[in-house]
Amino acid sequence: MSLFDHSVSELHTLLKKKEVSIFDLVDESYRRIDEVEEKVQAFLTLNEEQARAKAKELDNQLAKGEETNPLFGLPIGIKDNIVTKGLRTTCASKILYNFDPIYDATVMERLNAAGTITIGKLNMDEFAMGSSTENSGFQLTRNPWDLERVPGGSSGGSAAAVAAGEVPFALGSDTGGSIRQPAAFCGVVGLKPTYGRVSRFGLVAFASSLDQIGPITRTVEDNAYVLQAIAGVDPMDSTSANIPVPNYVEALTGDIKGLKIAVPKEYLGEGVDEGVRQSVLAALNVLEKLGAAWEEVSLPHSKYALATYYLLASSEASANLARFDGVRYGYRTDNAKNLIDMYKLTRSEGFGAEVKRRIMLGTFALSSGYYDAYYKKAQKVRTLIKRDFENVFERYDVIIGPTTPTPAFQIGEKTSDPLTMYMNDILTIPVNLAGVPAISVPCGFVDGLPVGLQIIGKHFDESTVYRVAHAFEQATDYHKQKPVL
Ligand SMILES: NC(=O)C[C@H](N)C(=O)O
Repeated sequence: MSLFDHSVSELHTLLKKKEVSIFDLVDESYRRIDEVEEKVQAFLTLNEEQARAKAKELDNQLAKGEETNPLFGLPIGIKDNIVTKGLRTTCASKILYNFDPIYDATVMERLNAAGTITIGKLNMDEFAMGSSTENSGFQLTRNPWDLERVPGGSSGGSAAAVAAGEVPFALGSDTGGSIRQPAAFCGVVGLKPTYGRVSRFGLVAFASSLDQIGPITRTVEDNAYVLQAIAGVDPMDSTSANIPVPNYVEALTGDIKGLKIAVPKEYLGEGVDEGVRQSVLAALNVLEKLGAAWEEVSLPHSKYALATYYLLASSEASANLARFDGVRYGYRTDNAKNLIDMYKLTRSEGFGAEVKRRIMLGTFALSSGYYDAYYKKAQKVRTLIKRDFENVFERYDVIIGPTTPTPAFQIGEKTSDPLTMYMNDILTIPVNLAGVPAISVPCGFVDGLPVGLQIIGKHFDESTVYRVAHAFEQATDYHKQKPVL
């Protein structure tokens, strides 16, 4: 048995009772990394020396009885697009291969204040663009459930590291499904909070109107503990909301009697694997037995979500990624003869194919003559998609469906066709466009591969999302299954 089979609250109790030390926990992380990392390859950078030194320091504080935060002394893995002071942050891009940030993201400051210990930085699709982590500029992360399959993306390293037991929990980011889709593929719990719930100061921007940071954990309760530590307004991020943060762990009452669930017919229709569909219907049955009731509804504009997302996200990306020019950060070409050449060659050599594709798509959508037809139109459709959700939430407490249309696919299966890769996020993208929170929790297996149940909530109602996810988790044991590595 691994120490990380224990939940956050159990680890906290073990630490308080001095049955384990913080040093033991950090040691457990690096021991497991030694054991399985060759197969999984989730980490881009390890922070071993600093982590061990910090563990000793925190053990001393613990001995004095100074700390009570439930995350105190617990190891964590961080997606490599969240800046960490003095610890290399690459976004899995060659253009940032040597970037050592001079400050911490707000989420890092908050986690450090809570007392977590950063074990290392986790692999991802370059600049979070992708659904398989195959777009990383550095390495291929494999799914711990089947090493021939992808872990999902873009937070594939985060989900794989948690599933493989290398860390008890991790942070990811989600622009169009990047926390929930890999969580589903790797059989772990991933939450995309409401847009504005968690500060993005220090998250390297991809699509600023969509990006959110969130926790990837083994259980719903652990997830609630991590969100508690990172949520809340931040003067450094003007899009963070000044809305009180409730106690998420207290919301896990186990009681969902009378809860009203909407199941969009668009989420169980064509293109959804039969095994996934059956797992979701079985999950609805479990929720019904717990006292909830579900009905079929329609989110009629869902079919436009993918096109809308790829116009808006790419437009925003084309502007955000303009800063990587060889002057201010990271890589600079050696082959330039003049300044313009330097910009062009740095970017051509530094960015991978998918990033270039999106920059070109976005630049096109924003260019004069096309702006109204593409960007402006997409903004209008986004409003319609958001309204679909608002209409349903007038009558229902949560919306439920699968997280992904299929379980994890084979490595290389979709790399030659970007459109089939994009289709993977068809069920997660509408949630980002609407800005609402959603979680993925394990709800079954198809041919030995995990399936994720997506529970979507009203704006800033993470508490209800967690309550439903937790009640489901307590009534099932999918989350207890672990991959054999
Ligand atoms: N970043 C995300 O949330 C994932 C999405 N697959 C994208 O490539 O844009």
